[in-house]
Amino acid sequence: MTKRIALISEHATPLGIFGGVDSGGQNVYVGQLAKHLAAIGYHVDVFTRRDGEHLPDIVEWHQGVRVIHVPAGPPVPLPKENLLVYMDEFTAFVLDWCRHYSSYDLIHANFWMSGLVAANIKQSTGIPFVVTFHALGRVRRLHQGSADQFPDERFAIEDRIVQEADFIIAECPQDREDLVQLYQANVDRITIIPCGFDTTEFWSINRTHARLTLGLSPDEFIILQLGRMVPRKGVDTAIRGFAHLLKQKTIAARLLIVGGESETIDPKLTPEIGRLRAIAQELGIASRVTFVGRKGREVLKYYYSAADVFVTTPWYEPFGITPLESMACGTPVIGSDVGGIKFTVKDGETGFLIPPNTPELLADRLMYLYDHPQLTNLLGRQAVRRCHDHFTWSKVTSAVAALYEEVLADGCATAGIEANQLAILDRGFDSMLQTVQRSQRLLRSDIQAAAQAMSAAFAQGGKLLLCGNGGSAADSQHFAAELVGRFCCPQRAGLPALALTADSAFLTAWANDVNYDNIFARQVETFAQPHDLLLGISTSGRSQNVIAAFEAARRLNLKTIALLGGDGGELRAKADIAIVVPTLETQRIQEVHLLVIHLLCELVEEHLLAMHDCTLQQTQWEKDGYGFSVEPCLENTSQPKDPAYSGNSPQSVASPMTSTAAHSSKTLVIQNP
Ligand SMILES: O=C(CO)[C@@H](O)[C@H](O)[C@H](O)[C@H](O)COP(=O)(O)O
Ligand SMILES: [Zn+2]
Repeated sequence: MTKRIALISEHATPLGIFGGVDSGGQNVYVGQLAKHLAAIGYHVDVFTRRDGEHLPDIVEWHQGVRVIHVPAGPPVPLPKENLLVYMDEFTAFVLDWCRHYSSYDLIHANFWMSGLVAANIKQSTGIPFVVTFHALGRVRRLHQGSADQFPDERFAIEDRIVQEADFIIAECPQDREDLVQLYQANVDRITIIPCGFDTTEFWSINRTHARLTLGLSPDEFIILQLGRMVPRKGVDTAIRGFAHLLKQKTIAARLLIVGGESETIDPKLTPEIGRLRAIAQELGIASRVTFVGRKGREVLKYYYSAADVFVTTPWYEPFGITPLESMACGTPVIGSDVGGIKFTVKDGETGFLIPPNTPELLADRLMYLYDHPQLTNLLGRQAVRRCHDHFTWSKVTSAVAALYEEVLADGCATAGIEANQLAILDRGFDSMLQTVQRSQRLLRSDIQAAAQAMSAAFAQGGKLLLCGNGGSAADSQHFAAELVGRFCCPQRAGLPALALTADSAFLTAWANDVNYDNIFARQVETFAQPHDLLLGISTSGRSQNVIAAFEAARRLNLKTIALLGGDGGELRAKADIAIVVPTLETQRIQEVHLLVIHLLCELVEEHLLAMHDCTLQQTQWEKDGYGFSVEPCLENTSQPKDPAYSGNSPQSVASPMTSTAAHSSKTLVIQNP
C-alpha cells in the first residue's frame, strides 16, 4: 500500500526560486526529497504557507507530489522571523485537511515552526513525525546575537520538538553534536542524513563551453560565490580574500557573486549587495567583482562549471548545499571549516577548509590553486566522485525512506504492543469483575460462617493458625498481620493469629531433612491448643502440605476453614467451612481470596465490637498467661449478635473488646498504646 507522507515546510516552498533571503537549501531539500520519495513509491504532499494571493490551493507538481498552499497569515511574502504567530492557523488547516481529505502515515517537518505544527498534529492524531531542523535557534543566536530576529520562544519550541519527534535527522555530525549539546537530544533518536544534489541538475560541463554559454571570459581565473545574500554567509570574506589575492599577484581574476532577491542587481531589494559592493569599492577591486543577481536553478551548473574555484565562507553553516553542487560540477571548494561544510568538503581532497573570517588564508588557498591548475583539476575530479558516492538525492532519499520505515515499524509494533496490553488489562478486569460478582452471590453465607467461627475462637481464647503455599503463603501472612495488627478498628488489641509460613529456619530445615508435605502439620501439632482454628489457603485445594495440616487439625479436634478455588480439590471435603471461589483462574481465585480475607477481618472486628459492652471476664488465654484485651474502638452499645460471645455463655467468657480502662489490671498481655 502506498504510504502517504506529509512534508511540512512552512516558509520554504519547493516552488520557490533559489537565492532569495528565505529561499535556499531548504527549498531544494524539500522539493528534491518530495520528488525522489515519489519516484520510489511514496505519495507526498508538501504543505507550505500561501505567500501569494493568486497561488492555486493545490499544485500537482510532479507525479505523486502535490504542493498544498496553506492559508496562514496574509497571502504575501513575509520574513520567516514573523511567521510563528500564524502557526496555529497552519496547524488547524493541516488537521482539518487530514480529517476531511487525506491523512498521513508520517509527517516530515522541516524547520522549527513546521516541527511545532507536526508536534501539535501528533498530539491530536497520533501521526508520528520526523524532523530536519535545517538550522537551530541556539546556534543561530550564538553566532548572530541581536541580529537574530527570531522570537525567543523558538528555543522552548525546539526543545519540545526534540523531545516529541519520533526521530531527528541531523544533516552532519556538527548538527548532531549541537542537538545533543544544546538541546539534550537523545543521540539514539538522531540519524545523520546529509542533503543531496540532483544528478540531472548538476554535472560537470566543459569549462570553456560553460563560460561561452554565460558570456564569461575564457581566460580569467574565476572564483564563484553563490547562494543566499545574508551577512552570515560571509560573502565579505570572499571579497576581502579576493582583494588580498589581487594585492599579492597581478592576475586576470574575477569574483562572480550569484544570488539576491532579483535577477537584476538592486541593492534596495537586496541590501546585502549594497554593503558588499561598498566593500569591494573600498578595497579598490569593484571592477573585478561581478554581482550577477539571482539565477534560475537550470543555469547554476554553468556557473559552477565555469568557475575555477568555488568559495563559501559563512560564519557557520548548518549544512550548505552549494558546496555540494559545486563539487558535483567538478569545481573544488574553499569553504569555512564549520557545520556541514567540514563534512562535505574533504580538506586537501575536494578543496580546502579554512576558519571563518580569515580572508588572508582564503587568499593563500586561492593563490595555491591558481598556481597549481593540475591539482585544481584533480581536486575537482575527486569532488565529483565524493558527491556521487555519498550525496546523490537518490542515496539521501533511500536513507530517509529507511528511517520512515523504521519509525512506522516502531509505531506499528508500539501500537500492536499497546493493543495487546489493553486487551490483557481488559480481560483481567472483566474476569475479575465476573468472579467477584459470582463470588458475591455464592460465598456470602460461607464467609459469614467463617467469620463467626473465627470470632468464636478468639472469644474463647483460641488463636488462628494459617497456612498456604506461594501466593497463599503471602496471603496467610497478610491475614495474620491484619489480625495481630489492626484492620478497621483503630483501638483494639491484637487478635492472635500465627502464619505457619513465616518461620523460614524451621520450614527449610523440616522440608530439607524430613518432608515438605508436613511442614504445616508439624506446626499444627506443635502449636495447637483448644479453641484454635486452622485456616488453609489453596487455589487448587490439592496442596499436600495443606491437606496434611487439615488432617492434623482433625486429629486434634481443631475447627478448620479452607479458602479454595475451582472445584475445591480434596480440601473441600476435609474443611469444616470451605469458601470455594467459583473460577478456574488461579490469579482470580487469589484476588478473591484477598477480598475474602479483608471481609473476614472486617466481620470479625464487627462481631467483637458488638460484644464490647460485655462485662470483663477472664479468658482461657488469660488463665494460660496469653490473655488479651481490646480497648473500645467505637461507641457501640449493641448487644452481642451471637450468644456464643455473650458473657453468659458457659464457655465463652471474655469479650476481647472490653475496655481496658475499666479493668486494666486484670488482662492485657497484648495491649495497644
Ligand atoms: O501466586 C501464585 C500464582 O498466582 C503462586 O505463587 C501460587 O501460589 C503457587 O504456585 C502455589 O504453590 C499454588 O498452590 P495452591 O494455591 O494450588 O495450593
Ligand atoms: Zn500470584
